[in-house]
Amino acid sequence: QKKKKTSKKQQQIFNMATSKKFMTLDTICPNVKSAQYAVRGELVIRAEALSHTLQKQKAEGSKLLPFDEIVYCNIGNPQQLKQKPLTYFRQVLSLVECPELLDNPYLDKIFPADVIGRAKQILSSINFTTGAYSSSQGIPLVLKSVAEFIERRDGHPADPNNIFLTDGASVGVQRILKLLIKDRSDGILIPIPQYPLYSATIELYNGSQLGYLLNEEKNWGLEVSELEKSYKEALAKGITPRALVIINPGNPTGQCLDRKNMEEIVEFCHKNRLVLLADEVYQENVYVKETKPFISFKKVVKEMGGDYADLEMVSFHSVSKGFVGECGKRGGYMEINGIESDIKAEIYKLASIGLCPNVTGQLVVDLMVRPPAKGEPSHDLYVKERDNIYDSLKARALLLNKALNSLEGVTCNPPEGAMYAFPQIRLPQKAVDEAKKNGKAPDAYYCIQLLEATGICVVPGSGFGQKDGTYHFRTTFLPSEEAIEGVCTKIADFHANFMNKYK
Ligand SMILES: Cc1ncc(COP(=O)(O)O)c(CN[C@@H]2CONC2=O)c1O
Repeated sequence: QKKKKTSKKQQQIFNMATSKKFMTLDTICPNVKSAQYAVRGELVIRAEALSHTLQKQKAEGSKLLPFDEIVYCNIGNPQQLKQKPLTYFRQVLSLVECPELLDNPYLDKIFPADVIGRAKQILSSINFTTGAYSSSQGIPLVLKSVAEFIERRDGHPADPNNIFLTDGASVGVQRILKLLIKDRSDGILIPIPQYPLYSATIELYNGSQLGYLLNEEKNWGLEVSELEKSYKEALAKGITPRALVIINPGNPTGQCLDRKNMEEIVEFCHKNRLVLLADEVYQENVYVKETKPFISFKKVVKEMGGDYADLEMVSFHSVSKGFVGECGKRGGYMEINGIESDIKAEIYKLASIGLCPNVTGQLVVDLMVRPPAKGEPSHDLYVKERDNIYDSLKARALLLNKALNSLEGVTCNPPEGAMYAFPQIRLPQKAVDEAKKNGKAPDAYYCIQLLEATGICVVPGSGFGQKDGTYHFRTTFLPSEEAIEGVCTKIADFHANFMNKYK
């Protein structure tokens, strides 16, 4: 091993000495190279290459590929798949981005009165321009709106000073992980399967990923015994677990936690002095509200009371999901709880290095947490659009789940929440062998074949982590109602051919 390392080191020195460029794979940060983010990884890169081929074939009138379009089911990006933005949001943003419109004599013929009033209120709170830096923590008006939203949702006080607006939840998550991770001796407990923002960021920051397995046989249930197991394994390796990440509703798995489970998790964090990172970006994407209505971890800790009420935790939310789906606006917030003022000052410093979250994204957060009130002119249209999107997401989730469960060797837990299906595919041994011969994970090999045959881009389960010996893929259920049946048929036809080919 030592001899091997020396020769690798010698090779690196040789490469650096002979390279014409300063930036080489040997000279850049190794954690950048080792970090992986599958949601926009190998499959998407190939899909984009195929998309260029499609454009070429359209221009030449040739037929090079067995499909006419790429269907991006790899990412929870609703408006990429034709979901319309909420009218009220875009009307208010139009006036805020172009205040001169407020002087237009036909203004009240084009915009409802509450839109005009809201735009004026926002403009007066941002010195009449979206082009200036805001405070690093966020626009005070928006911080107040978020605090009031949390109070209404949970029935417990929320302090605007404990809220940080962020360019999407991703930035908040990365900021807190940066705070928690010094080196490989710091571990972060993350679910397996997990959303690879976590695994990639932990790697980027040279921390240690501590996976805890979700139980697929129990509808991706989170068992404290798995948390204990992962926690103890870390200690045995000399790693100090620093935080526990919970994604509720889950991504990619879609499960929703019940209150009892949440209380067990809070007790586990309190007992083991872990910071709880509650990723709740899918809180509006719950399709089992009757049995498992969304409850925030903030609400649970406050109602458990005593020492639990002051549990060190951070909750994350976003404008990218729910029925808003404004991914590109990059809006989100994090609420801190039970965190000392000197640490809060460090979080503020991290925020200030990036100056401020983008102002438009902050305003979309304001619109998300403070929509038109009952009785206002825009209220009825807002409710109609909101409910149509929600009902459609639920219908598509059930339709896709049924289609996947009809496939040979495929099982998929019912979609309780979020925007994804994460079916397990039982691949024939010949397919597994063929994949390994091609240097691919078996589920990645399956997904590549699916893409090449149908143009449908999904993400292999290996990109999210999965129990050894099992194979999955993640697809969104975001193709429009008109398109999703066709997508299901294409997947079914491909799957049947694939299974026959490798029988
Ligand atoms: C669980 C979870 N947390 C945070 C984020 C980040 O959201 P922001 O847009 O607010 O930064 C995502 C995005 N979902 C990714 C993106 O689309 N598909 C996914 O799996 C997510 O799924």
